[in-house]
Amino acid sequence: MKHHPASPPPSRLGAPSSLRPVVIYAVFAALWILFSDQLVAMLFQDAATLTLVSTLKGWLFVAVTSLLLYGLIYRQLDLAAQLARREQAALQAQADAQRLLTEICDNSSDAIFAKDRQGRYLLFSREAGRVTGQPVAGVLGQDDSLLFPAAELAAIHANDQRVMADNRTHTYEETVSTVDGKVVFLATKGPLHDSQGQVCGLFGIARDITARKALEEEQRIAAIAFESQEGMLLTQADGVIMRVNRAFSLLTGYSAAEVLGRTPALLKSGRHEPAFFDAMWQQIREHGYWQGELWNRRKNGSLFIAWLTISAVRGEDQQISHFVGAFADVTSHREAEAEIHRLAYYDPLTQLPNRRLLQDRIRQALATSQRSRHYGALIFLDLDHFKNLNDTRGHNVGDQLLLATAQRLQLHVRASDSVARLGGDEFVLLLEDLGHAAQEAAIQAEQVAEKIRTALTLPFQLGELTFHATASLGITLFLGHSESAESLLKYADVAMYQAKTAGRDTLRFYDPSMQTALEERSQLESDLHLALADEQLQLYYQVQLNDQQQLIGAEALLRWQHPQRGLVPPGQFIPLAEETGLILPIGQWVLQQACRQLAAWQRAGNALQQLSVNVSARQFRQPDFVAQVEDALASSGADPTQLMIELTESMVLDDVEDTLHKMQALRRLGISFSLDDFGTGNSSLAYLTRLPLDELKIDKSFILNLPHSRNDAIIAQTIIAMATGLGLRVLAEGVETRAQRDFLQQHHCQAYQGFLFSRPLPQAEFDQLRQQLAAAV
Ligand SMILES: Nc1nc2c(ncn2[C@@H]2O[C@H](COP(=O)(O)O[C@H]3[C@@H](O)[C@H](n4cnc5c(=O)[nH]c(N)nc54)O[C@@H]3COP(=O)(O)O)[C@@H](O)[C@H]2O)c(=O)[nH]1
Repeated sequence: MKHHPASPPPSRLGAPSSLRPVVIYAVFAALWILFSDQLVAMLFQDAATLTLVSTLKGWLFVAVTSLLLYGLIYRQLDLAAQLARREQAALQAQADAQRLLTEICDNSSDAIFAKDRQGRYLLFSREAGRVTGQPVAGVLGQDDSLLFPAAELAAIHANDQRVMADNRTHTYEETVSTVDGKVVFLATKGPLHDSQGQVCGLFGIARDITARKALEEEQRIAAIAFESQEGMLLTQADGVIMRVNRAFSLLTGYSAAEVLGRTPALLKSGRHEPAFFDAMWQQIREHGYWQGELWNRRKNGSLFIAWLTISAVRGEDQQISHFVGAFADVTSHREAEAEIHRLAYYDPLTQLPNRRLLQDRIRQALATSQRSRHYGALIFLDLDHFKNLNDTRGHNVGDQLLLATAQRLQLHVRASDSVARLGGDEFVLLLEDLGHAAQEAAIQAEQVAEKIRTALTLPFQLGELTFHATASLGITLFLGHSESAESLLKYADVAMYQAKTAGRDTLRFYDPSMQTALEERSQLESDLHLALADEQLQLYYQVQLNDQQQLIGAEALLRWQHPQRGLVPPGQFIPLAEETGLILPIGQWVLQQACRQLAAWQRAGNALQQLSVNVSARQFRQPDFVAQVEDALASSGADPTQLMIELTESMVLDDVEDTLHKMQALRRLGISFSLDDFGTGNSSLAYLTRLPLDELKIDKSFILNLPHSRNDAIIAQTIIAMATGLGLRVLAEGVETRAQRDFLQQHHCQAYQGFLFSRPLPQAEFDQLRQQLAAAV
C-alpha cells in the first residue's frame, strides 16, 4: 500500500514559497533606495558614473520586474501542480480503500454482503458465493430468491426490513440451505446510508455457527440427560466424584455437597464380595463399560438394588479420564418379580413349592436319574378326614394343621429332597438318589413314608385344640425318563387312594390296576353331578320297631339309581359327595324329600310316628342349616315332631357349642335328635348331658357279634344302661338275628332296626310293610 503524505513538496528556491515575494520586494526596495537619483548624485559627481548607475538601475528594474513576474507565474503553476497531485492522491486512496474492502471481503471466513432497499445485492463476498454455490458476479443485482428456497425467504426478509426500519444494527440466527446443507448463520446486519444520510440498504456479516449450535445442542441434551430420572455421577479417573445430579440425591439421600470429593464407595452395601468389584473394574478397564445390578446403601442406612451402568470416558490420548455412572433404583421391580415368582411357584400358606415348581423339580430329578441310573420316588400324601376338621373347626384351624404338617414333613426329608403342597391337604415328597436297585429304593422310600406317617400321628396342638391326624400315602418309584412328571404324580395319587381305600393311616405302592379304580371314581364323580338334576336319587325307608314289634318309626336312607350301574349304595357315593361338596345340595334334597314324604303320609291319614334323617357334618355346619330345616318343614307342611335328625359323635364333638346352639334352635321347632354310631367315637358322657338328645343308636359293629362277643355284650349293656340313666331311648341298629334281638331285649333295649325286620325299602314297599306290621298287631 502506498503512502500519500499530506504536506506539499519543498521549494526549489530554497525558501518557503510563502516568503518568496516578500524577499524579492525587500531586495528590490533596498536596491532602489541604494540607486535613487539623489543618492547617486550625492555619491557620484561624474556623468559617466551617473550614466552607468542609471543604466544599472534600468537593468535592475527590468531584472526585478522579470523576477517578480516569474515568481507570480511559477506560483500559479505550482498551485495547479499541487492540486493535481492532491487529486491523484485522493483517487489512489479511494482505489486503495476499494481494494482493501474487496480483499477483506474475499479473505473473510464470514459471508459478507450488502443489499439495497429492494434487497438486491450490492456486495457479495467470495465466501458468500461459496456457501450459496453462486458466482459472485451473477448474484450482484439479484435478490435472495436466487439463493434460497421460498420457505426461507420470509425470515430473511423480515430481519432485513427490521434493520432498515430501526436504522440500527441487529444480530440474527438465520438457518438457510446452502451447498453445505442446512447452515445456521449468526448474521450481523446494519443499515447503509446515502449521501443525505437516508437508509439506502443494509450490509451483513454472516458467520457459520452450525457446528457451535450442534455442540450447544449436544451440551444441552447432555445436561438434560444428566438431570434425568436416573441417578448420575461423574468421577475422575481415580474415582473421586466431581458431579452428581438431583436424581442421585433423591435416590441416595446424599446432597451433591456431601459426595463431591468422595468416592462411590460411600454407597457400598457390604453385600458384595471384593471379587464382585474386581470383576466389575476389570470389565470396565477392558471394555470401557459395565452394566449390572448391585446393592447400594442410602445415607439413612437402608439398602436398595441399583441397575447400574458405568462408562469409562477416554481422553484424546486414549487414557481413561473420567467415569460416568447411571443408575436406577430397581428394588421395587425386583421385589415385584420375586413376589410374582413366589406366587407362581410357591404355595402361599406353607411357602412350600407348588405343583408347577414340583413338576419342574421332578423333570430335573428324572434327568439326574437318567444320568446316574439311581432310582427316585414320589410320595403322595393326603391327610385323612381333613375336610371334617376344616368344615367343623373352620379354615383357620385347618390352615394351622396344614402349616404344622408342612413343618413335620420338612423335618423328615433330606435337604436334597423336595416337599411340595399341591393344594388342599395334598402334599408330595420327591426323594432322589435312592440307589441302583429297585428293591433297595422301595425300602428306602417306604422307610421315609412310614417315618412321616408315624410323625403325623403325634398330636398337633392347633391353638387350644389338640388334634390327632393321620395321613394316607401313595408311593411310586422312577428311574430315568421312563415316565413323565405328570404320569408319576398320577401314579402316586392313585397309590394314595389305594391307601385310603385300605382304611387310611397307611401307605401303598403304585400298582397300575389302581389307575382303573381312580378313573372309575372320577367317572362316578361326574355322574353324581347329574344324579340330582336327573332325579336319580331316591329315599329308601327302613323300619324301626319297639320291643313289642310295633312300628315306632323309620330311617330315611339315600339310594342312587344309576342308569348304567343300577342301585349304588350310599357308602360308595356319600364320601365322594362329601369330598366334592355335592353333599350340600344332596343333603338338602334328602331333608326336603323326607319332609315331603312325612307330610304325604300325614295327609293320607297314615302318619309316621318318626322319621330319622342322616345329616353330614359339612351339611350340619352350614350357618343356615336351621333355616334349611325350617324351609323344608314349611314348604312341605310336615309336622316337625315327626322329624328326627341323626348326628354322629364326631360331628357333635367337633364344635359342641355350634352343635348345641343349632340343636336347641331345632328342638324349639319340635325336632328330635338321635346320636348315630354311638360307641365308635370318643364317647363322652360330659357332652351327652349337655345336648338335647332323644335317642342313642348303638352302632351295628357292637351288635354284629352279639351275643357271643363278651366285649361287645358289655359295651351294648353299658350303652343301654347309660342311655336309660340319661332318660334317652336306646336303639340298636344292624340287628340281623333273633339271638341279637333277644340279647338286647333281655338288657332292656327299647328300639330295634335291622335286616331281621326289614331291609331299607322304596316308599311303596315300605308302605306295604307298614300295613303288614299294623295288621300283625
Ligand atoms: N348324610 C347322609 N348319609 C346317609 C344318607 N343315607 C345313608 N347315609 C349313610 O350312608 C351309610 C350307609 O348307608 P346304607 O348303605 O343305607 O346302610 C344303612 C343300612 O342299610 C344299614 N343297615 C341297616 N340294618 C342293617 C343290618 O341289619 N345289617 C347291616 N349290615 N346293615 C344294616 O345300616 C346303614 C344305616 O346306618 P346308620 O345311618 O348309621 O343308621 C350310613 O352311614 C348312612 O348313615 C343320607 O341321606 N345322608
